[in-house]
Amino acid sequence: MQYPVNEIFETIQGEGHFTGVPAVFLRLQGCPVGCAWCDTRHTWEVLAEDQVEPGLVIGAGDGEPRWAQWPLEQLVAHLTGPQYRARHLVITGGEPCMYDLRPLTERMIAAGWRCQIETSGCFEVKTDPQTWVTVSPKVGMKGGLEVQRSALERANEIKHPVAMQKHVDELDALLAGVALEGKEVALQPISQQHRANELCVRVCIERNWRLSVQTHKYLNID
Ligand SMILES: C[S@@+](CC[C@H](N)C(=O)[O-])C[C@H]1O[C@@H](n2cnc3c(N)ncnc32)[C@H](O)[C@@H]1O
Ligand SMILES: Nc1nc2[nH]cc(C(=O)O)c2c(=O)[nH]1
Ligand code: SF4
Ligand SMILES: [Mg+2]
Repeated sequence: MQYPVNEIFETIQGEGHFTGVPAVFLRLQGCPVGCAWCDTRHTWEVLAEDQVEPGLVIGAGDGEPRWAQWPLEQLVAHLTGPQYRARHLVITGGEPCMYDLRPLTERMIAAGWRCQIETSGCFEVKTDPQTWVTVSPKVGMKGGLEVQRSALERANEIKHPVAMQKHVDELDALLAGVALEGKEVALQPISQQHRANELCVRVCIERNWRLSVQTHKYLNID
């Protein structure tokens, strides 16, 4: 088992349920969803010309499309090594659910870590059952993929990106018939837009939903 890795870095989880928790981020390369406002467009393509040696993706990149193939055993050894103090792994991307995350999450949970994935919901979620799954549903994006009902059902947290009322309406349609007991629903303003912030605050209060702010962007950290 190998994973295409764009970057591995330690920071504070900036969004969602675990906001404020020190975490190691594993960003996988590759995403076919095509969100117009994606803040990690450099992770979309997995091109041979961008492949580098594994050591070169340790540390936060500068938005480069570089990636390295990391074998499972090497990845677990690195993540559980002396370099990191955090015990919370966030697997993001790109779209991490293009890959089978069971071997990695099983090994990390066995090593005493908590695992979280950030996913669009457009692929089946393959993780250890203890992994916290954050689904950020993507509706009507360029790639033509659809949110999988199984991903919504697996979600611990549904964190919906919102810039306008249409996005709230899309979430309502998506959640119709999904049992929400035990799940958190949050709205996340797109790209710190003032109008998106205001809309999310208003709807969160009306619906008793959570607000997820990308705090790392206000803090200017990775
Ligand atoms: C970059 S994505 C990677 C993981 C996965 N592909 C997904 O979309 O969930 C990580 C998170 O950032 C959110 N995101 C991406 N671009 C954003 C933007 N411009 N403003 C707000 N949230 C954004 C996504 O919705 C998702 O919750
Ligand atoms: N600090 C920080 N928190 C994050 N939460 C989700 C992120 C992501 O890109 O998936 C992210 C990120 O890139 N940085
Ligand atoms: S699904 Fe995630 S990584 Fe892919 S384009 Fe959308 S926000 Fe970006
Ligand atoms: Mg990010």
